[in-house]
Amino acid sequence: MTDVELREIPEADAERIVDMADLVFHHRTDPEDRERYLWVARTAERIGAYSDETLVGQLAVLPMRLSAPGALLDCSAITFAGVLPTHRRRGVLTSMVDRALADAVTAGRPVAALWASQSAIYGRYGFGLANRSMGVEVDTSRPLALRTEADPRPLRLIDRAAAPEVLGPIHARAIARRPGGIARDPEWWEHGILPVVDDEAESFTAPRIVVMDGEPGGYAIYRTHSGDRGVVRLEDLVADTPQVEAALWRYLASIDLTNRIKAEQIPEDDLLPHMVADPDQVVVNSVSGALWLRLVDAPAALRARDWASGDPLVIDLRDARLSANQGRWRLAAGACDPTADAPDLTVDAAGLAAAYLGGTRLTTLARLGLVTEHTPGAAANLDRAFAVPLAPYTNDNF
Ligand SMILES: CC(=O)SCCNC(=O)CCNC(=O)[C@H](O)C(C)(C)COP(=O)(O)OP(=O)(O)OC[C@H]1O[C@@H](n2cnc3c(N)ncnc32)[C@H](O)[C@@H]1OP(=O)(O)O
Repeated sequence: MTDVELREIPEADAERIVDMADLVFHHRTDPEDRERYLWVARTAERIGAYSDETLVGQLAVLPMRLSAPGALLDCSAITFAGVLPTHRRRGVLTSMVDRALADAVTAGRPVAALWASQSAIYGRYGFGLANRSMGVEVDTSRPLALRTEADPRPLRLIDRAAAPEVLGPIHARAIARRPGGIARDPEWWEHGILPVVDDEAESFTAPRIVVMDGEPGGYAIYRTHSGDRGVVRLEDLVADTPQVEAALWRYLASIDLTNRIKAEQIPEDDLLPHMVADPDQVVVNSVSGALWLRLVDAPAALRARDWASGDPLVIDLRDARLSANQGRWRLAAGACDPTADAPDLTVDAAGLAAAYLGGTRLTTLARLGLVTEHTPGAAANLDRAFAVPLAPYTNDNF
């Protein structure tokens, strides 16, 4: 890293950031995605690694808010990480991640998060895989019978411009119920969730938005493709109740000239496989890693989060990168205080981050030897404290 210096990439170089992403990810961003990426590049905090005037590495951070059980946490959402093939494996990414984490500390953001292109990379920086999502395909060539009574109230289609106002409150309620969600302000709705898409240029239509108004309410965002056995591609489905959820699935399954619904990311504990009368109509194609989480200010994050049940305990937190987290902490509901008492459990930063939203059990990590119990039952005790009624889920790609 001796000849490489970190400094801010000027906003005027946003195009350069998207070009670098194309280079390292081996693709050419199409014009529509380019608009979205440029918005991200301009809006984000931009860390550049320069060799003289040549940009050899980059990493962008969007300030976002992440839902945790009972809390909405300021979060450094890391994206666009890339290093030129000429400069790889010399510690450039490491220096940029360290800078991003230091910036998060300065900004008072207790957590950082990212979607990994290669999952083997981020554990070393104290990130843990905090949730997973399911990919499903639903056969709708025959009627989709449901075991849940669908809410009979009417649905309506709305324009994308109305999304922040109409969908915003429904989404906000959903991420308050289920951890792992990203809070959506009008700008994120406009640029991140529903960027303008030209029907002509894509094989899929622009996103369609169907809503059930009121509280309880719900919505689905989907795109359709009429060629080759028409398909409905579901991008987002949020409902306050199982009945509203049933109404939305029934709607999606009955769109004319389509025979299947494809959803790449639904919650791991989604109701759909249990809701259908014939489970053969729903095939789970994948369960994949979603959000990687880093507790930047672990005590603040631990204090902020709900404590479901369980007894206070002392953890010995190992965090080589962020030394303020390192040490023994007495945890109880709403409390995380330094202590000299003997620990009940030793856990590293990545393990605690993986468990934090309730998506990974500490008992699982203990069985793997990744968590050490000094007091028998300590891992199960902390699992009880971190228990969540709904599995964590993130559907916002950044
Ligand atoms: C959040 C996101 O944006 S995810 C997108 C990440 N970007 C990409 O995948 C684009 C293509 N790849 C790249 O641009 C680069 O190779 C990067 C960014 C993945 C790595 O950058 P580098 O500067 O080479 O990483 P750096 O030298 O700091 O290495 C960090 C460590 O990760 C390891 N590492 C890097 N890439 C990988 C990989 N693909 N698989 C396993 N380990 C890896 C290195 O061996 C090193 O380990 P060490 O500290 O034990 O020696």
